[in-house]
Amino acid sequence: MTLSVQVRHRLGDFHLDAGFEAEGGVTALFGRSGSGKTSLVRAIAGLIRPDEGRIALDGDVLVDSKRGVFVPKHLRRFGTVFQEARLFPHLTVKGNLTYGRWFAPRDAVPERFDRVVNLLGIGHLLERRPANLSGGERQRVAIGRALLSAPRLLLMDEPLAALDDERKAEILPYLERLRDETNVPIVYVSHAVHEVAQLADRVVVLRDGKVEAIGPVSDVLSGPSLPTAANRREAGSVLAGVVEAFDPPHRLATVRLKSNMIHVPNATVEAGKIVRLHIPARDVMLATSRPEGLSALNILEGTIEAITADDEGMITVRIGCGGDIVHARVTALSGERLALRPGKTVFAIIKTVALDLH
Ligand SMILES: Nc1ncnc2c1ncn2[C@@H]1O[C@H](COP(=O)(O)OP(=O)(O)OP(=O)(O)O)[C@@H](O)[C@H]1O
Repeated sequence: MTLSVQVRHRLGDFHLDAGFEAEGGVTALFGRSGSGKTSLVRAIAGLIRPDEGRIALDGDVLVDSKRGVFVPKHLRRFGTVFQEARLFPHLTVKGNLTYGRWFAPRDAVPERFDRVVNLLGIGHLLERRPANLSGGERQRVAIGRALLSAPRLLLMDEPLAALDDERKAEILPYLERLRDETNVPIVYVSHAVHEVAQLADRVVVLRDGKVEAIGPVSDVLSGPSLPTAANRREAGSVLAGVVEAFDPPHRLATVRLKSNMIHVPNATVEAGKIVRLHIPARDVMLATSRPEGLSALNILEGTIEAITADDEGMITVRIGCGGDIVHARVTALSGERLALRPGKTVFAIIKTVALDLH
């Protein structure tokens, strides 16, 4: 699946001039408020007819301003999920879910009803009406409705933004399952670093209507190209691994990365599971010799590959640890005192690891 987007469009004083290519998986559109994320999604959905541009999915051209092509939104077969679930209040959950099927073309293989219901954990809600659901449940039903319309692409515009942290944590695992268990590519708008770290395969950073950075999630979230100082404070490493062992009494998971083992506390998980680790760069300290007598469970030896300074007196140090990349964010002063430079051997002391385990 290849999604190719190039859009130029004027909205009042705002100029959107952005594009990207995505090969399946989850593409996150990331950027501060007003950077143009929603406008770009609306153009992909067919809710905006761009002044100029071309949008194609697997060679099927949906917009081509040069040739006067503009496929209307209902013929694009894209599912959409917005901040608010927008369910039909007079229909039950089941009624809302099956409504989506009306939009599926006859030749499309619809996601089977039971499979979608199980995937989203909404089987016990089928007879209820939207007014009797929590915000998180409503959003899961909205996602189910979009999936049952057999979409070729799922557009999700801040689907968790209206939920509190607890509800967000409840729904994120379902979004991960969606990513891992369906083949539907997803364009996902968010301005939360941890959400993007958990879900995205690649990230497009927008600033003032233009693409500021684009790349794999592990590169973009490492720091320097994130849009705001607050985002850069949350920057870190995203690493894929497999659970090698789980020690229930200590609630400690051991995760095998490319060439390192990482111990993750406070986890409940089975051995063999593929997981994603998120290591905030501010929670990584550096030492130039192997530290001893420390309580930290994870100390990785590596070589500095690059150092990037920002305007807050901090540096982001990229460390190659046998194929696993770890980022540390330390003060520029510490960098000078330790004489950090590319090629130097350092020990990364990891204070916290968040494990995306569900
Ligand atoms: N119909 C319109 N007319 C004029 N300006 C518009 C219109 N729609 C959007 N804009 C402007 O375009 C800019 C981008 O808006 P957009 O909603 O795409 O940003 P966003 O990145 O999704 O922001 P947020 O995170 O706050 O949702 C904003 O400055 C907005 O005010």
